[in-house]
Amino acid sequence: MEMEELCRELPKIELHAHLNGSVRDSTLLELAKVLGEQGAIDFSEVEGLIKRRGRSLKECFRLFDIYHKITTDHATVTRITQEVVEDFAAENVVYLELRTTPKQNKAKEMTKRSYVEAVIDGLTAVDSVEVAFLPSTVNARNLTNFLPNEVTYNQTQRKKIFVRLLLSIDRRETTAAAMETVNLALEMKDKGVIGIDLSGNPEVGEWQTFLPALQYAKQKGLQVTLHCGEVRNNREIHSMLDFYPQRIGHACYLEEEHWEKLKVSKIPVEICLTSNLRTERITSFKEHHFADLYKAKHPVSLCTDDVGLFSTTLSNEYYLAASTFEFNKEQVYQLSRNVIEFVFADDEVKRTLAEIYDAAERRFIL
Ligand SMILES: CNc1ncnc2c1ncn2[C@@H]1O[C@H](COP(=O)(O)O)[C@@H](O)[C@H]1O
Ligand SMILES: [Zn+2]
Repeated sequence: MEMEELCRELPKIELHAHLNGSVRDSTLLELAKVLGEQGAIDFSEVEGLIKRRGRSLKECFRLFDIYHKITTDHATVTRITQEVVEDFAAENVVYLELRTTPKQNKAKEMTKRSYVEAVIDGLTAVDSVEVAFLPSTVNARNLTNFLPNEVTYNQTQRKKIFVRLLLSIDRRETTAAAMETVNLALEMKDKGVIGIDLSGNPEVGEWQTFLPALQYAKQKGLQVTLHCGEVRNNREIHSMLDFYPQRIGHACYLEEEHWEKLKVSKIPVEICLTSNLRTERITSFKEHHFADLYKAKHPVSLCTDDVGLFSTTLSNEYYLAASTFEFNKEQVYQLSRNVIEFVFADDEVKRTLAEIYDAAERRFIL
């Protein structure tokens, strides 16, 4: 079987996907058209921006502001969540941690809580696949749904996917707003929310602003992942590593002493190859720091970041790694399987994921 096809068949775990960055272009254009007709936005301008290939870091954040105008009402949030989960499941993602920034919008009578509820409604609305998003302690039935003989990549059976939510703090937010998001995550722990992410334009905001909320999250048992080193920022990167989050994303601009600290810490790194290339964090896949971390056996997971914004898929990210670094199918399988260890869900879920990989093993290991 060709590597590209294998990467699609491979059971995969996605740990770093932003909801609004993962919306289908077709959905964005459809929604934008309606808003254009209502005179709320200039459709042709938005269409041009969505279709343009340019995705520098600055352009990404300009686009996100536009995306948010298009997607932020309850029904749309529910719709995009449903579609995003269906798209990941369709390419054999068996476990998805989906992150999103709870947003308040008075004009839409939206609170951070009602925003997250709309996301959860989207998980419930999925019908092309079975979705398990509640913790094992809340819904033991989840587990019987995932018997290994019913593995997801078998095309003849209904696909299944575990989903967990991370609530993102945007770097534009205040300490109080960040705290509100953490409190919301705590209140919604039984509904599939499992942790906190710090993201947003890395040129904006100060690490110290978010630290109290992140420390509180950690104390209260939420899992924390940070966008770390997406731009050069020596002090912030040191402080983030000292905070000792459960995972970090990107790690593009680490310097020698950061790498040493990271490798000793064994903090897993969410690697976003296409995102880093398109936002001009790297100039080629070959020179990506993934290569060094992989060689050092540091825990890494391939992720998409924003499948919509960057026109990629998780299967494509595995294929890119395999073709750039000349992995054989066993190495690709192991790369994907190793991610089980650092998913944020409980051990029951990890055990089930291991069974799913066991059942797929013979297709990848001779
Ligand atoms: C490209 N690299 C990136 N770096 C930092 N933050 C990013 C990002 N890509 C996405 N986001 C964060 O995710 C939000 C969109 O999804 P949600 O509205 O939360 O669902 C963006 O506004 C930004 O805060
Ligand atoms: Zn990200």
